[in-house]
Amino acid sequence: MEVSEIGLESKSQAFLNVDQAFILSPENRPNTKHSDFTRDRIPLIDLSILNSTTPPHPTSLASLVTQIHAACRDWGFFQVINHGVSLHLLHTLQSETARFFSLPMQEKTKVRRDFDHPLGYYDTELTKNIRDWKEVFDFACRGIIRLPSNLEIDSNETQTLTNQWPENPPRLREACEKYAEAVEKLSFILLELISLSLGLPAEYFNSKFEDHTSFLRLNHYPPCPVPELALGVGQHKDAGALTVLVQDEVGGLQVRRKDGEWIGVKPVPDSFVINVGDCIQVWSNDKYESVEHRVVVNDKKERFSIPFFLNPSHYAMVRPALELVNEENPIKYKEYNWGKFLKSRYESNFKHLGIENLQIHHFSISPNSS
Ligand SMILES: O=C(O)CCC(=O)C(=O)O
Ligand SMILES: [Fe+2]
Repeated sequence: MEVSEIGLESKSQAFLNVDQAFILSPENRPNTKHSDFTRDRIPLIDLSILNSTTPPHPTSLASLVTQIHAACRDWGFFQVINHGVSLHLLHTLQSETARFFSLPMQEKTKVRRDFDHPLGYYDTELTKNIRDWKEVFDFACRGIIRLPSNLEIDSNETQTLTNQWPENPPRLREACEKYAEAVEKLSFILLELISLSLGLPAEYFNSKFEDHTSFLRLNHYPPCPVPELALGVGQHKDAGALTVLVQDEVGGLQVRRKDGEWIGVKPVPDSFVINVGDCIQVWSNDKYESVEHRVVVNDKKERFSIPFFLNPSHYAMVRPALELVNEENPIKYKEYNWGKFLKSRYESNFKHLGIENLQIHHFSISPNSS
């Protein structure tokens, strides 16, 4: 038998051994040969002027805001270095994360999430009804998340989601809580820079976050025997305000450029990948778009990543900032309630209804309808 045939044989064997719930339809399969990082790059932005002992000079701040504006407008994604988050906290969390996922399944499922406790461990997330090749652990940044308890428009009833902490590894909880505090601070600095970059006052959006529903996710992508047929995370947009993600050196995150090409985000040690979520798209009246992204997997190396999802308070209403609406830029979205939106996402995660979950385009106002 020829070597190439042996390859083929073991490939089809691998395919047969994989649960078909992971297998993407042909049009959604990644072209893994094209995941090199040489063609184009999302912008890399240095935040060091914000972390010096003296306040930034107005000209350097203006130049930083200009870079953020161009990155949000052209890509919806950028990377930041010299961000001020302690590398000790970051590295401690990364090693505790690896320790947690290396535990036996019966240990991890002690903190398994379910319909009543949607925070915790799970390995069955679907994106667009295909199973993601990953396992995750979710926890609320502030220890709890307050959400509407149902989707009735007129109901103000709320429920409180609480974190579930595993006994093992014993230092995971502390590492998560300390890191969450630091990355939350960075996310508000970024939110203020984004407000300035839209021509709004720095603190314009802050009142939307008094009881924010932000959460963090520890992601583990094990090696996959059929990386050309499955995805770590299927293509999607993030629903919240913005995402601050740390990835390891393996790589796999891809961003959909405006022309439709998938571009790999090159790992830069100790940097964060930032992306604009759906709320900023709506607040900015489409000046900035929440961009699709996905995670490709490989058959050799496991990968870890840790996104922080900065989300508004459950009672925050999301609609375009009126300062950004005028005759040339008519309002593009109807107002929606963030808590009901998030609750609806949680519900469709559990019910696996096989239909598209709630998206911001369901609130869009078409130019002809006004
Ligand atoms: O792991 C990554 O690089 C991205 C994960 C992601 O997009 C998500 O969890 O929403
Ligand atoms: Fe995402």
